Amino acid sequence: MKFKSPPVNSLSLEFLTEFSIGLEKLENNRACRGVIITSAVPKIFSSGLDITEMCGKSVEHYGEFWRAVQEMWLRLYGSNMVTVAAVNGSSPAGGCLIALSCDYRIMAENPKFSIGLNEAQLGIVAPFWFKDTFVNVVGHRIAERSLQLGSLHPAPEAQRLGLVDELVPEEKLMEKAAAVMAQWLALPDHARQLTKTMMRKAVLDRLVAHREEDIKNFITFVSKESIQKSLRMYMEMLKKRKS
Ligand SMILES: CCCCCCCCCC/C=C/CC(=O)SCCNC(=O)CCNC(=O)[C@H](O)C(C)(C)COP(=O)(O)OP(=O)(O)OC[C@H]1O[C@@H](n2cnc3c(N)ncnc32)[C@H](O)[C@@H]1OP(=O)(O)O
Repeated sequence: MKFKSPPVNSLSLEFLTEFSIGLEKLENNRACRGVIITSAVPKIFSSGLDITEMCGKSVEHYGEFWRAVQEMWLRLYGSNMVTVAAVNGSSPAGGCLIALSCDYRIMAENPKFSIGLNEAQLGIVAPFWFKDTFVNVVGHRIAERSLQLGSLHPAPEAQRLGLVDELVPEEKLMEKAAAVMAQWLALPDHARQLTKTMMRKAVLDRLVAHREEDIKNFITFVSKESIQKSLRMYMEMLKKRKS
């Protein structure tokens, strides 16, 4: 799957819905045993959740948007397929969550590309299931420090922390992703799938059990004037940085 929503592959409601439907179709296709996720937008894997979806909208819209974010994660993290992220650009916040939800992460070895859960820098808080996914990849200590600081890690540092599994030159990224996919697909599906479920079930079940509460929390949080102000200021900063 190639993300192609310029300029930055931000995860809008439309993008998330299309992504989830795409994953569902592949999941139901018995001929498809694995998926490599990458980007067709130069230098950007995904800029994370579309901030405009969280600014100045109705309570109903926030609810619909958050349900779509949850749905995407439940499908990807809970997928029976082998999932490989070929991270060919920067990947903050929700973009990082997509990579973290895959079975294996390969990143282009460009120190200008960064990845991490930077929510704290926006004055917002990564929800518990973002945190759980992060902890399951890098461990508690690294996740705690990185989350509190809202760190975006340049590619070499991300590899040192275990946030990505390996770095390769950008031109070799897809070749490497295909080789990793072949290695994982060489195992019998049922054994690999049951093992994956065993490793991920508790974290998935936690969101399923608290899904409606999580939506309510998101709506309450994002509707606060202080949070709206932080998000507006962050968007202004992005625009100013450009000019
Ligand atoms: C205890 C209570 C718990 C309650 C639970 C509440 C939980 C709330 C949590 C919500 C979770 C949010 C997770 C997220 O994903 S938030 C999004 C975080 N993303 C970012 O911080 C990335 C911001 N973007 C960048 O850093 C850069 O854009 C880039 C990705 C590095 C690319 O840089 P580049 O220079 O190439 O491009 P520009 O910066 O010029 O951007 C081009 C245009 O795109 C707009 N843009 C960028 N990112 C976003 C975005 N995420 N959403 C919307 N729009 C975005 C940017 O403004 C430019 O627009 P313009 O052309 O109109 O100026």
